[in-house]
Amino acid sequence: MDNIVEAKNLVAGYGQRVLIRNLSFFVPSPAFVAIIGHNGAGKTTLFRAFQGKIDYQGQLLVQNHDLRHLSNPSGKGLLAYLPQKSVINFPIKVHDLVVMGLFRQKRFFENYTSEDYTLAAQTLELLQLSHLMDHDFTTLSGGEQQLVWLAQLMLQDAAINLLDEPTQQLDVYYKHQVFGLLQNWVDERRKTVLCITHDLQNLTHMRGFLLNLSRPDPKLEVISPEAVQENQAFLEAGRQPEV
Ligand SMILES: Nc1ncnc2c1ncn2[C@@H]1O[C@H](COP(=O)(O)OP(=O)(O)OP(=O)(O)O)[C@@H](O)[C@H]1O
Repeated sequence: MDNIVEAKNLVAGYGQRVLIRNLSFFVPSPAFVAIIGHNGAGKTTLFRAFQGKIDYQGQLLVQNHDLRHLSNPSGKGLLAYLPQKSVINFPIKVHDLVVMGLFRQKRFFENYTSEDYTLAAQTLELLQLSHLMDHDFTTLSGGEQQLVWLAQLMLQDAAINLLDEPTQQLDVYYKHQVFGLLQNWVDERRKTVLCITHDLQNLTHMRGFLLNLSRPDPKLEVISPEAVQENQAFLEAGRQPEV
């Protein structure tokens, strides 16, 4: 069977500074995977490797294809990425930004149709953002903007989604809602979600795996309240010195 995501002996970092040392893991079927670890542990660096933005040794595979030999995985609907922060400094309506999630189905300069806008509206409704549809995105709060980016990512409908701290700016209500939504996305739409997060409290109720990049030899662990608690204690004990 095809593994959805796989890392084989991955080594990555910046110049002399190696952050990911011989990381291997595989996700055999659609799943939620929380990527956790101290600040600077290399979580975003792992995502940069998946996006081909940094050099690395070893292999990264999606649906058994080596990413090095795969052209335009986002255009093919394999990979989508939600960065920690994206800045927009021109006025744009929320629904105009969200509908762009459908870019894969469009040719250059092809207009979005009313059906496209209906899909965008449905995704906004899922995130309880319908009231903001006509608002100028730049006037929204940080948390609202984060949710709008998430709506755009969901509309992309990619098989594997890399989310870099998607709940960082959200209030406790929305944090809980978004984790629930991600779980549904995996269970009902068969999506795979790799989610960088410091929000261990909300992981307790998730089904899937966690990968603690602060460990000397990180492995996928099945999420359970006990595993979350143990990782919380490990992270609270502080970082290990770099060698
Ligand atoms: N372009 C770069 N050149 C050199 N060092 C970098 C570069 N980008 C990041 N780093 C360093 O690599 C380390 C890991 O960064 P990374 O962003 O992967 O951490 P992280 O685990 O995502 O942390 P956080 O939880 O704070 O977001 C950091 O110490 C950072 O300063």
